[in-house]
Amino acid sequence: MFRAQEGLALQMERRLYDVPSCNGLLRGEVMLQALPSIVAAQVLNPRPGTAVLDMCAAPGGKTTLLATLMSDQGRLVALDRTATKVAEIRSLARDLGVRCVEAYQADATEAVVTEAAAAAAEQLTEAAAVAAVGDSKAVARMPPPPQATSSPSPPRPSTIASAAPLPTAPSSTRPLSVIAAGQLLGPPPYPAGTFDHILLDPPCSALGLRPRLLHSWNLPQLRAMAAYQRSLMHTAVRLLAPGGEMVYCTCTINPDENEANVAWALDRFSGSLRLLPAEPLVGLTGLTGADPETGSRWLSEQEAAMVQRFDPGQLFYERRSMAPTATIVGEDGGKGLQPHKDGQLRAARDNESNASDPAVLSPPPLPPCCWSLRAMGALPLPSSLPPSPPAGPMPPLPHQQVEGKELGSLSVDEEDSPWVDDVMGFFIARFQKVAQP
Ligand SMILES: C[S@@+](CC[C@H](N)C(=O)[O-])C[C@H]1O[C@@H](n2cnc3c(N)ncnc32)[C@H](O)[C@@H]1O
Repeated sequence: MFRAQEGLALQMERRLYDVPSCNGLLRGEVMLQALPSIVAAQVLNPRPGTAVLDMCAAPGGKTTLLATLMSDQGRLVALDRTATKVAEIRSLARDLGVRCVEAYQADATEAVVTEAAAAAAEQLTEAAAVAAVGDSKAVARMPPPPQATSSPSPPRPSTIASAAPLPTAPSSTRPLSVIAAGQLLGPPPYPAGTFDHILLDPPCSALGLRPRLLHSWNLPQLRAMAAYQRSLMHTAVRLLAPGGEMVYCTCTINPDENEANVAWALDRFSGSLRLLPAEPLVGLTGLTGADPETGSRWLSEQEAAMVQRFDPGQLFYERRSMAPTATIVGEDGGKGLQPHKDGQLRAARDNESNASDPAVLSPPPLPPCCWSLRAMGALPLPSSLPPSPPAGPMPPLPHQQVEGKELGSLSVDEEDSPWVDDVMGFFIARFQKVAQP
């Protein structure tokens, strides 16, 4: 895969799940998305009326789903460092009719007010207060505020471990923000502890996207990417309110960028950050143990059970004992359309009790491959679902040796190989910033 000159290649000829391409046909009505992306937004599940940050947001697929889950109430700041991509977020939000999104071009690693700038702002406020009561001598006694109007560059990943400790959390869990309609949070930087929910979906090596026959990255580049993600995590933790929650996700299967980074965050912010189950748990458990080369730890059994890993080589529901199904998130803030016994998706209404309907309750409705802002009526579910894969290790795939340096292809019959699935590699972890007693 990495700079390979020869090898075997697989060509996917058929998919287990065929999601039709909308090709813009229902733009503004339906948003097609890979299932793990939808799960990631549902794991964060931001409450309506809260302050939410999507740190690396373009093109805005998860941003707009988050806005839907918030019932378009509160503020959702969407940052991306590329101006053209920010325009894409705005355009998508406009098309889907969500109004709570504020999209800004910014380097998310610099999105938090630095301590020096915060101190300067505090002194200026104090000076204004004193001036207001007319004590000009007191104002004159105050030291000049430090020059810190622009945010300095963030510490490079290698220096992060020695960065200043997190601000002390208040004595009780901070109540979630209540953002008034029309109130803007404005562009960054923001004071530490501004956001109730943060999605960190950083750039990654994208080794979970397929098919990809060749990959131009090398190992040092993969390691550098993981370090870059840690610098974003560092900012995210500072911006998170005590008691607030953060979801970290990637579309790669590289443990350096996934399990190792989660372990790093738990160790680096020990006592301030804890792992929560990334529910709804749809994917596989995370990797335990340690990197055989660097020795850096991955996850304990307990931690691994709380994260979810989607792997192109395994059916995602293998370990969770769940059959795949579909739900469409609707404008009711997440209840949306749910599968019914007759194989149709129907809008779930508040006054409709599904308690007696085992098709809805068991298995619990899983996030879908597309979602809609508006109820769309009934959609057919796939007529038959693939059988559960056999337990135990994955059996060897039938293969054909490819001669010489030419990459060949091999078609895989889905009947014989039920483990071949179309789910891309993905990873999701959910953290909470601990509110200190
Ligand atoms: C994995 S993509 C995000 C996908 C997006 N969350 C979605 O679901 O549509 C990562 C994005 O991070 C942006 N990015 C990279 N470094 C950044 C930084 N320092 N600050 C803000 N955005 C950044 C990239 O431009 C890219 O659009």
